[in-house]
Amino acid sequence: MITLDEVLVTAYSPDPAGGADRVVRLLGPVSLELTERRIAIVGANGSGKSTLARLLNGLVLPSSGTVRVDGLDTARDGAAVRRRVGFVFTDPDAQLVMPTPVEDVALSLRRLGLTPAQRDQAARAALDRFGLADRAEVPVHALSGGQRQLLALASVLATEPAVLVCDEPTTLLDLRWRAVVDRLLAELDQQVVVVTHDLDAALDADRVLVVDDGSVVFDGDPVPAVAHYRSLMQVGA
Ligand SMILES: Nc1ncnc2c1ncn2[C@@H]1O[C@H](COP(=O)(O)OP(=O)(O)OP(=O)(O)O)[C@@H](O)[C@H]1O
Repeated sequence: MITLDEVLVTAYSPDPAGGADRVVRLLGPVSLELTERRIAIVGANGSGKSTLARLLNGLVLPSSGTVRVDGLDTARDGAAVRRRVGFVFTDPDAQLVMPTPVEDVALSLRRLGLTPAQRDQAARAALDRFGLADRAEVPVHALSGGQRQLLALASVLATEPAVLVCDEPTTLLDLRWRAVVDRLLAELDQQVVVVTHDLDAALDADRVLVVDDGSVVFDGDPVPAVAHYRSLMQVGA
């Protein structure tokens, strides 16, 4: 289980008048117990969704308060937390590091104690699941944006994390692959926390957090949560 206890995230921001940097609040204070299997985070651009998502695996640390994953403090046990909580970035280029897809997935698998041949086989199976089997040896930079997004997801899922946090995992995907990824995420045994602008995907969650101006302003069932978000954005159903 992931718990946030009185978490506040601040950052230093330059003073336009040339004075000392100012401390700005990015998120919180927020306290949450994340127990549901499917949790969606929605909100306006710049509202603090990614900051909240990044807190969950220690990519962002609280300025005060604590985030715990199965009792592990993200500030003290970052490596152990990141083995439990996989994170998929919006921009796949933020996480793809190897020259080819099969090498990138194989790199993710290095901690699982497999032989090189087993690693290669598992990497190819993971690519196949995402329709990338015939792209295994194509240079990563030659893949389309959508293919790179699928590869980033394949690489993280191959490590079988207990929790998967995805920051807008389908933004670059066409309708067909969006549906495939939505279905795949829905079928995973793991807990999945997804930041999304796709309100249909949010409606399929068990719980939806609406973030606005650095605060969780609604936390509950998808239908009222999406209605709350729409009213914040002043758009109709
Ligand atoms: N390290 C930082 N230093 C200063 N400001 C930051 C930092 N990280 C994020 N911010 C600011 O905090 C706010 C929230 O950012 P965040 O990335 O969490 O928003 P978001 O809801 O995910 O937005 P989007 O939907 O556009 O991706 C933004 O105004 C952003 O510019």
